[in-house]
Amino acid sequence: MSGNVLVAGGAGYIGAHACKALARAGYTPVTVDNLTTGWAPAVRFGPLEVADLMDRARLDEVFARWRPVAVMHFASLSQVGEAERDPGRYWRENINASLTLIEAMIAAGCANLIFSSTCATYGDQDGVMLDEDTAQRPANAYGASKRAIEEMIGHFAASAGLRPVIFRYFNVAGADPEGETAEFHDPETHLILLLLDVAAGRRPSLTLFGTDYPTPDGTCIRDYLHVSDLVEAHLLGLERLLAGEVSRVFCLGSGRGFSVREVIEAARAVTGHAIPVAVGPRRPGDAARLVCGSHRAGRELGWQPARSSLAAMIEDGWRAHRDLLPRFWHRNDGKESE
Ligand SMILES: O=c1ccn([C@@H]2O[C@H](COP(=O)(O)OP(=O)(O)O[C@H]3O[C@H](CO)[C@H](O)[C@H](O)[C@H]3O)[C@@H](O)[C@H]2O)c(=O)[nH]1
Repeated sequence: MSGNVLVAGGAGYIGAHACKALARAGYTPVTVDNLTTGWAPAVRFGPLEVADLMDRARLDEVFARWRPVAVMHFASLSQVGEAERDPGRYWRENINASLTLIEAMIAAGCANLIFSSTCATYGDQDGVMLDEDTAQRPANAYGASKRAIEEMIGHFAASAGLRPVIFRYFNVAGADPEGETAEFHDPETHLILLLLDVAAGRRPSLTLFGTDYPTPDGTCIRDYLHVSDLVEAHLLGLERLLAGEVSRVFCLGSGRGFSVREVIEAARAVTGHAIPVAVGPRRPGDAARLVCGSHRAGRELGWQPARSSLAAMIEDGWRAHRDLLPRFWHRNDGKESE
């Protein structure tokens, strides 16, 4: 396969992994990123256009320059806790950025969109396995903004010729097994990364957010999926769109749920570090249990997670955390540090 694929948010964690997979498959990934949460050194597999998705004139220039065959849209504010503190920002920025990007796509005649949605659009569903037909009842502003964008995409598909594939991600984790890119956020809020920070001596302990949930050990259950498996599904979705097949929503998860305590134990086993834990109150907006019960991506895309054991995700994350982060990630000017 060949052609330019515009990767909105290509300097972020998942976007950078997608760029590597696209380049390996023969596409040219063109990253569009405003570098507010993305990192220029992560853009290693194709060109970088520093642009804000809310800047329509800049987007028009980028589309005219690269004439992409498709867009993968990873760019988003995506922290549940931050969304609870500042919901207005999530509604304003996530929605405006997506709307401006979609309108620029339509104007440029680029119809193929792969959109990153989330299991946070489901909210708390009392223990059910979640699939594409489960009612979406988001419990926080992040999930609500993503659900609204899904709806917006539906309108553009119905009346403006947009051809979307929507992926609802569960908890993405791990890093490139070849160690070329990694997960990093500033500030860091993700469970596995925080555990690795403690193991690396960068933080004294982890605060466990709540032990009174209605789950077997009282801590929240999540479905963790390796980022390599996730981006593989995106390539299959892209092939589906380029082959002219109909638009679809797919849930992407491993189908297995792990409690926060189980993840802590797995991180202790992989890193060999005791990882001190302090129990704190619940984090507002957290659902008790989010686990994927869908087989649609397997049936229709031929996708199977291959690397999503908890140990493999933490091992790959740990290797990248130790080897790559200190070398790369504290610079945002496109140059590697020594
Ligand atoms: O310091 C911490 C951080 C997290 N947790 C717990 O660990 C679990 C996982 O938390 P993460 O922040 O790693 O992941 P979330 O499930 O909150 O969020 C992930 O899934 C969301 C959908 O629910 C969004 O897609 C989001 O971008 C993605 O990171 C949660 O129960 C959380 O309460 C802690 O106990 N302590």
